[in-house]
Amino acid sequence: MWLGHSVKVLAQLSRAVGSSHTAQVMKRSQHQLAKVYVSRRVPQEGVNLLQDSGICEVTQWDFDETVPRSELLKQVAGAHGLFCLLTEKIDKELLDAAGPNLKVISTMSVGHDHLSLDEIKKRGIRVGYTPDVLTDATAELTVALLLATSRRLMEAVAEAKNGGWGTWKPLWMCGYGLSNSTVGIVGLGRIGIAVGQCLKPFGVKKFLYTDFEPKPDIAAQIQAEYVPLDKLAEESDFVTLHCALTPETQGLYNKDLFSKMKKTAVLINTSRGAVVNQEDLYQALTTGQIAAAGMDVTVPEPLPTDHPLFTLKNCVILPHIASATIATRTTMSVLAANNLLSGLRGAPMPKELTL
Ligand SMILES: O=C(O)[C@H](O)CO
Repeated sequence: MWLGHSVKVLAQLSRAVGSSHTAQVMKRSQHQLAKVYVSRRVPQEGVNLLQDSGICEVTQWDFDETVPRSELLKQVAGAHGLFCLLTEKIDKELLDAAGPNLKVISTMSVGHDHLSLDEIKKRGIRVGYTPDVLTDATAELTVALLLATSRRLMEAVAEAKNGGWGTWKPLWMCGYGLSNSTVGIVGLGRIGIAVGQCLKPFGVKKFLYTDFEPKPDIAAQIQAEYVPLDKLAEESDFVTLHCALTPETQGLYNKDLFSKMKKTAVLINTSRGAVVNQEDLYQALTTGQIAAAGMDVTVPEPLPTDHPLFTLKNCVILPHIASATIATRTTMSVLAANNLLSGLRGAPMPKELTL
């Protein structure tokens, strides 16, 4: 039944052969184009590249909603390439369903916690991803969320609309500003440093950061000091999370750390929901252990509308939109397509994950 909804496109076999790897692919292609499955409706520019490549036959789940797992398992069978999103769990079950043809997985995301990398590596499958191109959009949204949370913008808008706006009151709607503050960055990678650079002009007094190891060259850009996570929690007015989700970072931000934070502190998470223990976060926000939190990512996603965190005025929750600018999502789609095509051709990918 689902197949009826899919878009199936046979690309033209028309391109010149460029390398010996390409020759191999093209040799196969003369008989059979590489089968590629695209697991969602994505900016068309990326799909066009695949369709116009001349080396693959594209089948797409051309809908905004997630492809049902059973349909995904059916559609990947025999595929040579898979273009997927962070919502698709690429695990043993899926890889087994895909079978030995699968040579390239290209995820339209920088995060890759949805990919079982051990299983993928075992099968010799190459993986493309989309770092860098979403750094600015994500940093920008992090700053927007931080300001919305610390300056209580959601509450203020609601009050203005619902009649709560009486006379000008000196003690009303006061929040916390960045000027003279200490900002703690957990994970000083591409996005962490970009957030630091965006925040610097707000008059931040001091940047602290923590990571697996000191990164003096990157840290120098914002004069950030390397500290253990506990110290960062204790001293920061704002903590912003930018680490990848791994077994080591799962639940990293928990009641132990909340208990160390300033009562006036604001926590921001635009990385992955599971880095924060949400039950502990709820406790911290309701007992006044911390002042507020802004989350662009949660567990699960979407967060059910009756989730207790939605009842809190001091918690701003966004639906995982950090990279959501038209230009960024278009670039991500194009990069993911180019990664996939390079993988199919046996050529170096523009952005390949080292397994
Ligand atoms: O991992 C990613 O790419 C983000 O979470 C969404 O753009």
